[in-house]
Amino acid sequence: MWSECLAHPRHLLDDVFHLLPPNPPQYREVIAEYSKEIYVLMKRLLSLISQGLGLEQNCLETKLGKTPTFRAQGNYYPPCPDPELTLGLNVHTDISALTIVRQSEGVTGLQVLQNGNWVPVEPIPDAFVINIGDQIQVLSNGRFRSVHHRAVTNRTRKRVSLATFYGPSKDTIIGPIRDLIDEQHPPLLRFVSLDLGEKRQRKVKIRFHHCGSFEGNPKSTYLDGKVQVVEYYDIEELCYWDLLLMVHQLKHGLNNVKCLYFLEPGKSLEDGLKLLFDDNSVLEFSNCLKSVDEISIYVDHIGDENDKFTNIPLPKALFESIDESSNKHGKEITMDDIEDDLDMHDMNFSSDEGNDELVSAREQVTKYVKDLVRLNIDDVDGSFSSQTRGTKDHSVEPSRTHHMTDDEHDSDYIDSDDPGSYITTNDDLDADDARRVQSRRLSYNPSISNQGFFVGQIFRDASQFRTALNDHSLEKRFSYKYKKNDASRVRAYCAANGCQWEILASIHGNDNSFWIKTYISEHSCLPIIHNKRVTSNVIASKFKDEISRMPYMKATHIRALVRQKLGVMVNISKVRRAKLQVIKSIQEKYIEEFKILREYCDELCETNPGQDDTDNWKWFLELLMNDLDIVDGTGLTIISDMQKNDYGPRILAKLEKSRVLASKWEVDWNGGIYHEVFYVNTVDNIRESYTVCLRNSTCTCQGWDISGVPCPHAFSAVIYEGGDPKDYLDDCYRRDNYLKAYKHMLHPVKGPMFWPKNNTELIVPPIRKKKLGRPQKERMREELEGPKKSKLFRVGRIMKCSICRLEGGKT
Ligand SMILES: O=C(O)CCC(=O)C(=O)O
Ligand SMILES: [Fe+2]
Repeated sequence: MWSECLAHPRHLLDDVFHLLPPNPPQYREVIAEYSKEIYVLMKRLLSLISQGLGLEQNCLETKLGKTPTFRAQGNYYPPCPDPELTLGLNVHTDISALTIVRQSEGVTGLQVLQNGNWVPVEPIPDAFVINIGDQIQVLSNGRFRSVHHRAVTNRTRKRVSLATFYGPSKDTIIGPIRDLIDEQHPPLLRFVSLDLGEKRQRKVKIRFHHCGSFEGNPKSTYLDGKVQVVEYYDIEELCYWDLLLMVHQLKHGLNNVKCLYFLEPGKSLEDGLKLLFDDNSVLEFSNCLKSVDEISIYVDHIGDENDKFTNIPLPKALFESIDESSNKHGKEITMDDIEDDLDMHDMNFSSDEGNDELVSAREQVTKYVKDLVRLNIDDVDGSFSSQTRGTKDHSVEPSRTHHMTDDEHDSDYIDSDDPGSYITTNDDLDADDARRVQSRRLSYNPSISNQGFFVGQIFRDASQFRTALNDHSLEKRFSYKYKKNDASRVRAYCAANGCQWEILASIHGNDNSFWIKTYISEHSCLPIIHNKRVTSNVIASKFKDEISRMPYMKATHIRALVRQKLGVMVNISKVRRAKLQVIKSIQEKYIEEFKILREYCDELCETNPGQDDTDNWKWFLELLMNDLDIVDGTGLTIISDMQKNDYGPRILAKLEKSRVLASKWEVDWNGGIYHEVFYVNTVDNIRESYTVCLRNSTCTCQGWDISGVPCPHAFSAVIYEGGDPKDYLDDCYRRDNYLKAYKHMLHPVKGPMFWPKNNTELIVPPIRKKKLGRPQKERMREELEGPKKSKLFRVGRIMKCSICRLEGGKT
């Protein structure tokens, strides 16, 4: 579209005033003042429209909700060299309830659709254009229609318009107003909410009662407490951890917190207090918030040292265990943290002195990570995670990883973020509720990358764990060694001196499954750039797709890919071995696939019977022979009614191309079935020649053999013989054959397991001929060109001995 726009959503609210652009001077003030006035006008218009519809004067305003969406949008349409080719704004209706447009004077651009015609809306000085938007169309049950409009451009003049939109609150349900529905006016539109399922946007208030103490048994009052209200949007996603974080931010934090309770709405303390101690209880809590917008949580503090629960962990304990194991002490990772990490790496560059490549590689990685972090902190953990090793594994998913008790292990949970599927044991949970539950027992899923490890993670068996460990070490760029490595236990540690990273997984229960039992996730070493674990096998498996797609890719390219993706340097022979391995496996696959061609063919015939026309022809010819009293048919020719010109246009165009190119070729008949087709270049005195065999439809250029369309040489030979080149087109191009080929429906074929076994002659893939000697890399030089100058001549330069510095070369 030929326009630019600048929009301010909700600019009316004072708290966003400071977010408006400070320039041009007074812009903020003017736009804020303008918006306030327009808001008043909007309300007035809504009131007038309400009255016009025979409704209470505040009806529409009320229906649109308490916090209407209000948005100002400046449209700028620069002069357009060819207004015929584009529009300033495409045809649309406004999704708002009302739009007020102020147009710049002197240029017409806005057009409205009226009875199928585009009618220009001329700007009138000091007048606004009012558009009815979709919401009023719905509310008025179609009495008012939202207007279709567009903006056209002007060849020489620029145009500016300022549109202000008034829309419903996000949480409002919009539908035809009841008073406007009757027998003559059935509801024209469904009830819809702008919220469109974004339940999470609903704001709820959590009233925290803290610093007080419960009295009574059962608890009936909360004495000397303080109240702090927290507004929360993501109620569907709320988990126990979030609540702990909120409590952590209250005055005394989590220090002496024994436990949390919530009060069931509508109940008293005596009978409505419910313990909040895990995600399931939080689920119950947030279910209550479906019907109310506000709920109370009571913080129960520890009175004396003995006053502790024995059966549930203290919130503080959970919080600390998470804190300790997360490298940034439970804090969100910030750009500064990452920069610090990176700078620390920069400092260590001194050890790389003299290794320019390594230094530049490290610098590149550093820069890359910094850029990445700026864009999206999450990505850092992906391809260049080594710099921030361990940062994400723990800090964002603490509730999953660190406070799983044994009881929890016995129940399965669903986590919305996890693509793997987990079964909920609570059958009452509907899908939505299940989505929210945060804790989970996690089976390792090999198809998810960057999963990280955590205590309690389950692997199918030891071998899956070892593979995961290897992948993890490649991702995080460290090398590891085994302390124990057998069928029941695998203990590995970081190979770098002094680094404490360690993991232990062992067999659990009766099956072969492996569970992580101990995990120290922090590294104190630097990411490595040479990793022995990146073997040719690893390269082959990680880059199989790339190599299969581009088998001619050079080893150096693959090496660059390895460096880019795995961040390690490998030597070229390793890469060559990997490449060979992949190519060999592709060839083996070929052999296997060719082997089953016969079986595939049999299966095709079985699932698609009667599609071979031989039988039909046989039947027809037998009848014919009987009718004509022919004994064996010798000496008879059957002429079919094949239409010569019955070829598709694409094939005829190819033939035409051959005709054009055929003109330069001359033909000699050698007396047999061959024609020699030649061309003499008199300038260079070169004779180029091909042999065409019309009977076998071949030419030594191989073009005819491959395509079935006579090549220019064949074309010349046909003309020489007085024939029609069309007669030499392959039969497969004939329209009737084409139609025959697609006449039948192709029935689906069963899987290879069900194909009939066929042990007759094996079909083998075509042998790829390798040319003798080294592949020629250089162009053949013309006689007069002389030899190639391979070295720069140092003519005129006086050579000096490198030892004694005397002129005249080595002395
Ligand atoms: O530029 C105009 O006059 C039309 C603006 C408009 O329709 C819009 O912003 O939705
Ligand atoms: Fe519009």
